[in-house]
Amino acid sequence: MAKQYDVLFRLLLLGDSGVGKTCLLCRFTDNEFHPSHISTIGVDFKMKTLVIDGIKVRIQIWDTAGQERYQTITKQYYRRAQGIFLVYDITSERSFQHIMKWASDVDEYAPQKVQKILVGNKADEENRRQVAMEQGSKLAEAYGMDFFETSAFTSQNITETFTRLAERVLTVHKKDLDLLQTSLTNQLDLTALEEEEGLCGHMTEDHKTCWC
Ligand SMILES: Nc1nc2c(ncn2[C@@H]2O[C@H](COP(=O)(O)OP(=O)(O)OP(=O)(O)O)[C@@H](O)[C@H]2O)c(=O)[nH]1
Repeated sequence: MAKQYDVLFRLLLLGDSGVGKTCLLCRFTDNEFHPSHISTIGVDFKMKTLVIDGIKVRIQIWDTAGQERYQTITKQYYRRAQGIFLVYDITSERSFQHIMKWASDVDEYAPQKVQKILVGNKADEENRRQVAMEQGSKLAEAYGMDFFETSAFTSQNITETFTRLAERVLTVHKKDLDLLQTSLTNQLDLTALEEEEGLCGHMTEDHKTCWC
């Protein structure tokens, strides 16, 4: 049977509650948008396969709860991430200010090689904008990250953002691709469950995983 993918990456969505992390993920994996805000409890994940430079890259994207009370749980996921989306809401200055706090948590808990990308979501809400695009670019530059403004509502820059982070991770790990493939598969220990495209999981507050 043909190999379903060449390499498996784990990416993590971080940012304040309500910035649109779940919506970004749903738009990317299922091309759907949900207008209501149902706060994520703990963590959820979804899978998608991309082909980059002829390499089948399967990405497992973990959506974390932005609420403070889940931070102890979500921090446990940082160390196994190869890429991290730091998401703010362009209509919320506060969520932008908090990016520095999220970035410092990443420095503390994620691997040194982790690739980061800054995402200013809700770009469709121009009339409610509180954070100028230039502020986002400057912050990203200061941290050496790529930067995109996105809209889960209109799909603006969604594919571009997810693909860019996957490309950055692939570039960094290209040398040890074979090693990475083996170690990640073992590390995740989810291979039997990962055969189905679109598989998703949900980590409950008591750390049990429910599969759907
Ligand atoms: N206009 C607009 N609204 C959005 C966009 N993305 C998300 N929203 C809305 O923002 C609210 C919060 O979105 P979620 O995706 O649930 O936010 P979250 O970051 O996952 O929140 P937590 O799970 O609590 O951390 C919802 O009402 C969404 O419909 C966007 O791009 N544009």
